[in-house]
Amino acid sequence: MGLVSDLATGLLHPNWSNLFLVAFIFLLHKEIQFYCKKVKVPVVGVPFPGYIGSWFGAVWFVRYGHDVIRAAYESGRYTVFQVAMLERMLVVVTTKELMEEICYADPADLSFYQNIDTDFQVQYTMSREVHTHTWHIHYIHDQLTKKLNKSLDVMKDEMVNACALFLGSKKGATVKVNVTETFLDILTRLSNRYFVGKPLCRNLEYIHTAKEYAKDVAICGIIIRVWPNWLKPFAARLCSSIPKNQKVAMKYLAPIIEQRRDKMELLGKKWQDRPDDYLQWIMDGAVENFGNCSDTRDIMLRLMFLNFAGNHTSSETFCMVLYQLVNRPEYIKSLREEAVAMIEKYGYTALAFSMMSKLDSFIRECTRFVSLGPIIITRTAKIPYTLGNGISLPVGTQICMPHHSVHNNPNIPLYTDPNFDGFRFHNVRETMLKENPENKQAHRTELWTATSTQQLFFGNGRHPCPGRFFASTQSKMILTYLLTNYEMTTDSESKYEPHTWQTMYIPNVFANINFTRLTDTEPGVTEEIAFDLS
Ligand code: HEM
Repeated sequence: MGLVSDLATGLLHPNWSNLFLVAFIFLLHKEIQFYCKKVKVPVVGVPFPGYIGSWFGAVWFVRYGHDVIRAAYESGRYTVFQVAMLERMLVVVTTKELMEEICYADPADLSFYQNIDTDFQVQYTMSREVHTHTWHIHYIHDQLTKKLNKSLDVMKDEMVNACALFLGSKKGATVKVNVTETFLDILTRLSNRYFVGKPLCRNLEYIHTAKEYAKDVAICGIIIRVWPNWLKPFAARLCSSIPKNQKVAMKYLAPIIEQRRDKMELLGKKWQDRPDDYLQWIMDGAVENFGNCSDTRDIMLRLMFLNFAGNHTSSETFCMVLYQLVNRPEYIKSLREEAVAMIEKYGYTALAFSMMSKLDSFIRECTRFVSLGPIIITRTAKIPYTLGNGISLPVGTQICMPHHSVHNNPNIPLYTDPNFDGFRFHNVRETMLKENPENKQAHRTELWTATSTQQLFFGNGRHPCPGRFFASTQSKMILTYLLTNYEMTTDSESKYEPHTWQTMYIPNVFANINFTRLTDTEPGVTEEIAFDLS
């Protein structure tokens, strides 16, 4: 008990001796962890074997993780290898067969949710309940995706407003913007127009919270997970930003949830003009599944979970594409012509965006060429698990696939020449159509939202991203709008290379792009944005 309270004191009131004790326990815990979960496959990227070598390797991996994984994959020497990270070993498989096996493994054996729990420590960050009973995810497939076409007018309205506000509304005027900040704002607003509607999607404090939530969960996950289980409740107390965000979210969402609940109780199914947004779908879902939606906090947490899953992934992907676009201006003319032609033919509809083959190809190529990190589809072994090639994984082993290396493997026919080719996937479709113009399947071949063992960007197997159709339509819609209403050019002082950190690539957060408005603003928008942030 004395030791526990010493450690608690060490965490909450740091002084040198307490910090030393905490660091000692931490290292001891790591030592035990490293050796308890030994997987008998080669460790790459370490100067020498054993615990100390792994620590050197782990420090190296922080900066050069991508190169370590790529070199091991390209050497062709390993079907399975492992790398040392600061707080764990990570097993990587390289063959198609093993990737298939992991993608489709029984979740009771190799678990996606256990892995989310390990990485984000959900019990201390997002709530155990939201993570254990994931019924809210059904409404992404069932409503968000299915209603995409119907709701495009709403998305367009929000986009036009947000672009005028952030990128300039005056014809001929040039605005230099920080790309990651601006597009995180724009995309969070757009998504929240679908999640909770207007006016909350334009409320500065709410949007700030929705943006920060994912970042805070990720950071707190790292802070908490490095400690032994019995110390985690104390470590979680260092993460005050999450309860603070949840309190702000509650401040705005609770009155809306309560108001809607009253109406649901009063009118039931007769409530004709009920809102058509994600908040309402999960409130209706709670009634359908459990007979009521009386747990306001639970509804709020499920909505914030969606913000966690969708905002940063979408905006980072979007920024990555935008950086490629302004650095490869030779693509702009073709993409603009295609956008104009499709909008003229089909209007701002899901059909128009699905027919923008060049744009889809360009986006997919950016995500292939740059990507958001060297690995994807990480699973945690819940039981001692033996892979198809006989390698045993002890409980708790984290195993994943080298997504960026696969997407750049010249032995895969689609990637024979891995250099950037924005119309790589468009050309595949064109070739199919040349062979048979009636081939309707050609339009659906090798799309960005496809999932397979050679297209892993949105996952594959049992847990492909359910928000990918939403993300794809949203990205294409904004890109189309930018291409047809703005000239986009690089900023001479900006660098566009991503930041790399362990297994993450983050689009450069300091880079700017110049946006020059080419067209007159849509009627009414200027007046509306004058009041937008009030
Ligand atoms: C370009 C943007 C996005 C990217 C790159 C992305 C990527 C991914 C990936 C790779 C996975 C699967 C992970 C795995 O199998 O290990 C995933 C899962 C998930 N994504 Fe996305 N995502 C994006 C946008 C969104 C959006 C907009 C939403 C919500 C509207 C969303 C909701 C989810 C959810 C709920 C899961 C978990 C699925 C499950 O529990 O089976 N994502 N995402």
